[in-house]
Amino acid sequence: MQNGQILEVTAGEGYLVELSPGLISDAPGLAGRLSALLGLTDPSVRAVIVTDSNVGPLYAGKVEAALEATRPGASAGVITIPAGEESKTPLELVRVLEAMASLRLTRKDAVIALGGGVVGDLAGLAAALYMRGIRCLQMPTSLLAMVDSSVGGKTAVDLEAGKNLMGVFSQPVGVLIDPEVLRTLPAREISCGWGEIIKYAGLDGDVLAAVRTELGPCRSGIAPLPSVGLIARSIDVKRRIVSEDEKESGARRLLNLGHTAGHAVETASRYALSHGASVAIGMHILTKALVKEGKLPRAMLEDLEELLRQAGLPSSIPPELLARADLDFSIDALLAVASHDKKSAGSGVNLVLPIAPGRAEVRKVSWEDFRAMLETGL
Ligand SMILES: NC(=O)c1ccc[n+]([C@@H]2O[C@H](COP(=O)([O-])OP(=O)(O)OC[C@H]3O[C@@H](n4cnc5c(N)ncnc54)[C@H](O)[C@@H]3O)[C@@H](O)[C@H]2O)c1
Ligand SMILES: O=C(O)C(=O)C[C@@H](O)[C@H](O)[C@H](O)COP(=O)(O)O
Ligand SMILES: [Zn+2]
Repeated sequence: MQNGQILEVTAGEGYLVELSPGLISDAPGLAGRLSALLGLTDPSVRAVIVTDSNVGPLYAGKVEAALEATRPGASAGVITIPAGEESKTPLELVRVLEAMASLRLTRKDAVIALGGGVVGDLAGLAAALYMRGIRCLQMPTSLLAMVDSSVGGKTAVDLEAGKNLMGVFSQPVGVLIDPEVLRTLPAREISCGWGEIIKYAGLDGDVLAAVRTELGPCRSGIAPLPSVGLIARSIDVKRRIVSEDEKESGARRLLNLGHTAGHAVETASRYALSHGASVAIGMHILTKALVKEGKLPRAMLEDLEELLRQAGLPSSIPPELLARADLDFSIDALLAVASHDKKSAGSGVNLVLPIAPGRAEVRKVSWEDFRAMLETGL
């Protein structure tokens, strides 16, 4: 792997994203980084690791050892949630908060979110709420969390009505990324990460070119790991956008490309569809609808379908899910979920629409027009 990179986010108080292969295995190096980022030379400061049942056994011990190497007692312990989107709930959030209180964390202490996007979103929210806010350091371990969720300060859990409906903007104190941990990430989850990378390709021509280069040779539909350079490029797109518009009143809405329809199918699937796969389907619905309306060239749809296939991602809701009697993917059901979209605005929704390869823009679309897009795009 290539050498490390450091990117600066200027949202909130500002922080750095460090992308460095081997960062977690380099015990003294990690101890130094944690000490500097969390102020562990102060003997009254501790950090708790929040992780999940898959990532914890693999990596929490290394992070905890690094904390203890900075100063015995610097680790407040490890809180483990069950792996999966099913844990991104208010109930699990309260369990984590109760565990933090049992560990007698104080306002000087910090949370280390070690895991995928579920851990990052939930632990980030727990840190923002505990005692009205303590610091959070993001250590993403899934590809999706590295390129997207660990950066930008969106924290949340899901409600019955939909995704991320309970949350706050709260920027981390830093993001430490070791791409070497992707070696233990299951293939399905590598594909999910590509879902958000292909989203960035829809926003940035340079990322699109790099995605084509890296996915191009892939004939099997089993996604390769992206290069460290492409991970950094993806983070750079996100970093630039959230630095310009931290609270999503303008440009940040672009990061929702594919998400309005994507969140609807994800919620309707009761999370049988992963977030990355749902974003892929959401992008495909929009592009297909725009092509059928004659607003985009057919080549853009074919290009997207090829990239999704190479990344091992679906273009549409898989037949086995459509066949399930307990799931409702009707247009009415999808619209009911989409009505909770955070970009919904009275008579319509601010939809992110692809307009050319590597370019998208936000346009207000009436609910009637969005219904028609779902009908033609699904
Ligand atoms: N806050 C944001 O800006 C933002 C952005 C994008 C997505 N999200 C959220 O992120 C979540 C999806 O994140 P995700 O795809 O990482 O899902 P996830 O957190 O469920 O992780 C996917 C799976 O990979 C496992 N895993 C993670 N790292 C591993 C590793 N190195 N080795 C082995 N297994 C590992 C996890 O245990 C889990 O089973 C969704 O809830 C989505 O809404 C948030
Ligand atoms: O950071 C953002 O802004 C994003 O929209 C990134 C998305 O990939 C991510 O899924 C986010 O959680 C969606 O946010 P939401 O506000 O639509 O819930
Ligand atoms: Zn997303």
